[in-house]
Amino acid sequence: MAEERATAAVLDRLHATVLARKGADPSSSYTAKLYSRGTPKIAQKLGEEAVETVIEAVRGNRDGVVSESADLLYHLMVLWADAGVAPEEVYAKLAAREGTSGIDEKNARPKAG
Ligand SMILES: N=c1c2ncn([C@@H]3O[C@H](COP(=O)(O)OP(=O)(O)OP(=O)(O)O)[C@@H](O)[C@H]3O)c2ncn1[C@@H]1O[C@H](COP(=O)(O)O)[C@@H](O)[C@H]1O
Repeated sequence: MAEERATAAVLDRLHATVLARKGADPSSSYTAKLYSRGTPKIAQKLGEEAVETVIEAVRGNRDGVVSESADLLYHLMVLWADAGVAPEEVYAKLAAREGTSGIDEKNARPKAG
């Protein structure tokens, strides 16, 4: 059987897996252990993985960027599940921004003061 090509659909499957870990035994599931430690710990882990990704990028370590990005996305999926955010909500935000330049969007923001 041909090996399945990894695509962004893996994120939806990962989200479903981490959702299913709610209420699981923290001694047998890392995800359940994270939930049991609470929202601040989940947020802290996401921040740590973001920093580790940044460090690998600055070092020019391409493999490290790939590996730390996977950790980052996993922890982001856990944070979304903990916050009750469905991936579709984030996808809809991104879709609504398609075709709008980030520079135009920033210039259209109300001016402070
Ligand atoms: N993708 C991942 C994934 N990526 C990273 N990790 C874990 O994230 C942890 C990060 O490592 P760290 O050294 O930063 O963490 P740590 O020192 O153990 O933790 P802290 O004490 O700092 O909190 C490791 O335990 C990794 O194994 C993941 N754990 C789980 N998944 C996915 O989630 C699914 C469910 O996992 P369980 O909930 O463990 O069954 C798995 O089948 C995978 O698909």
